[in-house]
Formats: sequence, C-alpha cells, structure tokens
Amino acid sequence: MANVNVVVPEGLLPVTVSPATTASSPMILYPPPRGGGAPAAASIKKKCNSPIEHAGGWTHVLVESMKASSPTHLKAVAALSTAVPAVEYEIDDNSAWMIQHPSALSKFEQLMIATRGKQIVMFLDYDGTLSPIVDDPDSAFISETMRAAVKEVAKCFPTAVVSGRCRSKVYDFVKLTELYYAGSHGMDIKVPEGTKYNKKKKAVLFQPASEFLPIMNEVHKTLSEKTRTIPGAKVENNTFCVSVHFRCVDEKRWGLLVEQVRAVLKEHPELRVTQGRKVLEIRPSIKWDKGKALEFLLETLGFADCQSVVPVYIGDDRTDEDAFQVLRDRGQGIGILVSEFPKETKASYSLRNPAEVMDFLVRLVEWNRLSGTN
Ligand SMILES: O=P(O)(O)OC[C@H]1O[C@H](O[C@H]2O[C@H](CO)[C@@H](O)[C@H](O)[C@H]2O)[C@H](O)[C@@H](O)[C@@H]1O
Repeated sequence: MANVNVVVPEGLLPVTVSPATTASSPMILYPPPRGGGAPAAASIKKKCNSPIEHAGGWTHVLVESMKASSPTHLKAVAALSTAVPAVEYEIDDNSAWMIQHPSALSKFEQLMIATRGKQIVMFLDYDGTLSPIVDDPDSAFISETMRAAVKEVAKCFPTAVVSGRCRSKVYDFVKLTELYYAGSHGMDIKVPEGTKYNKKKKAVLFQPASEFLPIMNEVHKTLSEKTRTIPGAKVENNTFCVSVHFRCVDEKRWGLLVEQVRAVLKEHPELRVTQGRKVLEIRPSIKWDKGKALEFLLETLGFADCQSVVPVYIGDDRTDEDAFQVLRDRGQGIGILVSEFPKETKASYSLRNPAEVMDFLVRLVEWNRLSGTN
C-alpha cells in the first residue's frame, strides 16, 4: 500500500541567490534549482496519512467527502443567505455560528479601532473571494469595480493575492502590478523588485516545489487523457498543482473520476490530494501551504517579528484554513471566511460573498483615508 509523505525538502529555507540572477533583472530564487522531478521524488521519505491508505475504501471516502461538501447534501447547514431553501436552514446553528464568526462588516469599526497604530497587510484569495464562483474556471473574471477596490487597498497597505491557481493565470485575471502574488497554493511566490516593502530591492521568487515541475506536468497530461471521456471533467494545470474539477460532472461519475486520481497517486506517492470547492487538488507532499506563504510574505516584507502588524486574510476555501490557522497561532491578525453557509473554520469573522468582500475593502480604504494612520 502506498504511503504519501509530508516532509520539507532539503534546501527549502530561503538562503541562496539564484545563478539565474542577472544584472538587468535581479532575482532571488528559493530554493536553488536542482535536478529534475525524479531526484526530488526520491529525496522524499515515505510516511503520511493519505486517504490512499484506506485500501479499497479510498474512492468511497473521497466521493463521500465530495458529496458532503456539496450544497445539495448539506443537512444541518444553516443558510446565511435568504436565497437558500428553508429546509436547509437551522436558525439555532446559524445564530450560534454568526456569534462565533460575526460579519466583518458589522464589526468593522471595532476591528479598525483594534488596528490603530498598526500596519495592516492584506492577503486576498482569488476564486470565491475576489471573483464569484462560476462553472467555467477560465471565465472567473474579476469585476472592474472589484479590481478598482483592490487597487485602492494596495495604495494603503501591502497587498497579496494568494491563490490555488498558477501565478501567471491569477495575474492575468487581476492585472495589478503593484500586488504580491502567491500562486499554486503558495508554492509560487513572487515579490517584485523595487517595492516599498521589499527592502532588498530585488525581486524574490520562492518556489519550494520547483523539483516537482516535471511530475506535475506529467500528472496533468495523464489525467487530462484519462478523464477525457468523463463529461464535464476539467483538468487544470496550475504549475505546482493540478486541479481536477468535478463541478460539471454528473455525481454518478464522481467515483470514476476519483478512480483516475487514485491511479495517478498510486504511481506518485510523493503527491497528495486535497479538496476545494468542487475540485480535487493534486499537489506535492511538502509542508507548504497558504499559511506558510502568508508567513513567508510577512517575513520578506519585513514584518516577521513585528508586534504591530495586522495581517488580514480573506478567503473562502478549505485551503485558506491553513492561513487562518497561522493567524490563530500567531495570535495576530484578522481571518475572514467568505461563505454563504456556516462552515467549520479557523477564521474569526465572516463575509457572505465577493460583493461583501468589496464593501469591506472599500470601507477599509475610506477608514484609512479618514484616520490617516496607516
Ligand atoms: O485559491 P483560489 O484562488 O480560491 O483557487 C482555488 C481554485 O479556484 C478555481 O476553482 C474554483 O473556482 C472556479 C471558478 O469559479 C470553479 O469553477 C471551481 O469549481 C472552483 O473550485 C480554480 O479553477 C482552481 O484551479 C483553483 O485551485
């Protein structure tokens, strides 16, 4: 039975200047490039708790999890939105959840008072946070008003977009050069040169899973071929991870789709699978996630040990939970979950949808303008 590992590859810590550095485009590259994917895979020691260890039941476990996270299967879930059918609405659960995770809009003034004299750093997830969830991942456009709101925020505070998408794709959507971008669930971070907060005056590129690139390309190719006959299935190459979308796949075929994912993971014990919103994410089993990306960015921007920094992280997905957890561990910052429904989360506050995210960003800019503190 295959075991999947979760260890930090050698050389993960940012210490080396890349040979790729050039005079015209200085770039710090972490970690330094080494061989191809095969040596990387070999260097990964085996050990972990992947669902693949549930022999025979792996597919079943994952399909049940996929069903459980689909709104039509949510039984005891309370709706935050009136658009949700009353049958799924349990008022007691909803009120309890809202007390534990109050709206960041209703608590806005209290939140801002608590940040007085401190440096806010903004972290924004993309899908489901800056853009609404749509069937076609290639059509998840950000609205002009949201883009303008993010642009204004970035004038006030260092602002990063942290996404499961590959970095270039999320940049193509957002198109704001003044932001920091972390793609592939934080495994591809770029801090441009010459920014106010990047004191090194050199661009920083951090790719802790760089050795997995050939493997991920191969996995993308294999899964694209193997799922071609499953109507609605879409396999997306996100550079250091591969997304297998099942939003448009008939539920009866989810088992078939998961079987294909399982077959690939059996061949690649150095990879693991996580679940997002109607998507399975295949990624390297390294100890790196959006939470680590948040920490890395804070450090790179010079706020690592700063007591007076307030990281604000807004996200809607399971993968954002790693960042919410980091905020809890640091005892610092504001974690805001974007969700129409009560959900298990480490975030402290909530917003219902991207429209509310935009309201929050606009109010933040206005507050900053009036207070003139940041
Ligand atoms: O970290 P994120 O920026 O939230 O990215 C997570 C995944 O987002 C995208 O998929 C999700 O949004 C799609 C468009 O709305 C939707 O069709 C899909 O069902 C969602 O899972 C993106 O396509 C994935 O690659 C990202 O990993």
